[in-house]
Amino acid sequence: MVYVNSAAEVLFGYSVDELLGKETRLLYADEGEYSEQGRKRYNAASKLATETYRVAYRRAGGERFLGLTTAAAMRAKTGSVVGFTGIIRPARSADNSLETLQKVHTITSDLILSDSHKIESLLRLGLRHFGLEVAILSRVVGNDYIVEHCVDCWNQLKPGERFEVSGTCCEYTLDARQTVSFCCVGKGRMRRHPCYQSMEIGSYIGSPVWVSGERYGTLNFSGHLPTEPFSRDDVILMGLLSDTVSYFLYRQIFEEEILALASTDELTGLPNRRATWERLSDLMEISNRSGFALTVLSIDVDYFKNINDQWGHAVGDMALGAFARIAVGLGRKTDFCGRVGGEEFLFVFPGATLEDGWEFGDQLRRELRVTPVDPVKGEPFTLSVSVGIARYECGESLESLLARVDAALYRAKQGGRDRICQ
Ligand SMILES: Nc1nc2c(ncn2[C@@H]2O[C@H](COP(=O)(O)OP(=O)(O)OP(=O)(O)O)[C@@H](O)[C@H]2O)c(=O)[nH]1
Repeated sequence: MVYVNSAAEVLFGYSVDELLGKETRLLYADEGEYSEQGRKRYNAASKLATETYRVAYRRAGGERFLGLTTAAAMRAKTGSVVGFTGIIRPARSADNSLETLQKVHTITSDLILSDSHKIESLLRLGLRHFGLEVAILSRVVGNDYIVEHCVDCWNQLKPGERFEVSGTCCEYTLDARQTVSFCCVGKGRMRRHPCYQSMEIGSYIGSPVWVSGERYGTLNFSGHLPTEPFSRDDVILMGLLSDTVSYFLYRQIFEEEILALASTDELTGLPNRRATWERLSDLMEISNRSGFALTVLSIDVDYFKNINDQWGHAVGDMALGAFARIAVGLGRKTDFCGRVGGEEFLFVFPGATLEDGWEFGDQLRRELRVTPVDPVKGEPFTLSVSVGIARYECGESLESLLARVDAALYRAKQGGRDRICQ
């Protein structure tokens, strides 16, 4: 280095005298990057020197920071390269914000990425933009701070981890109800705050995340070391990132609710016919691959029309709800039951043989006999069921399995009801 200005002293933390006469290697965060830049740009043969590019530099104290460098070759009158000039700015400058903004647009308008991947990409983008080390989308419930998404340069944080929110920068952000930033926590008003003293956070920028008008958590970026001051652009960008993430969270929650509604039977809370068949198809595929047994029971409440006729539709509904609770209560966690018709249910038993299914059917019939439904205005009555049972045969289609189990149910009905047939 043959010339440096006073701004370089501020940016790198060296005095002019400490820099003059030294190799620029001193300024780079990574030795490899120094060699690479020398090979690519800083040699007489390179045409790349006159360009703006980003690279990680290191200050006298050891902190890394991203610099936006605009370089040019200096030539003698003869045209030969005699040196290079480089103007280095902290990377978070106005043109950098514009570049980040364009990337936000690219991510949000991607038609293939899932919302969850978009959130992850926004976290990575923010991390790069702010030049920090850890990006977190947190959910805050009471005093619990739950890491939902994170990108951690040090690989120490994982989604699902929990902390107490009190004493964190995020608590501060939530209380402020707006974007807050600390570029040098140890020197500012935050130096006595526990997030500096116990978590050793040196720089931080974060915003509260609101979903459907309710506080959800925070989106935040932090690092152990101090950083350049955050600009107005940074604060605006931070707000934009948290609003964008809020929107994806809202969409995710909304879609999950719609999906749950579309696949659940309202009366019993069980999966409806479509969801039941989908789940059964998935299990059939797994059974094809792994060879585990799969037994299916088609269960139909007997003379259900009489219940409606005698007690009214509301009591009929109550009886269906009671049946669902009893049946689900008897099954294992891995079994599942769906309502596939008015008073028709399909039970699926992964890993169960025909005998296991038969045993379950008997147990269910016994349980129904001793668990009366109370119509409130009248004598309690009990339910009986007819059951068709079939074991899935490897490679069989869904239609064929359903036809076999329905035929078995038909035989049970024809045989006088309140029985199991296969
Ligand atoms: N309360 C109530 N009734 C329903 C619902 N869905 C279907 N049903 C009634 O269930 C009855 C079924 O009657 P059927 O198909 O004749 O069968 P069943 O009376 O049970 O006779 P078997 O099945 O032959 O033993 C009909 O009266 C339907 O109106 C429902 O969600 N709630």
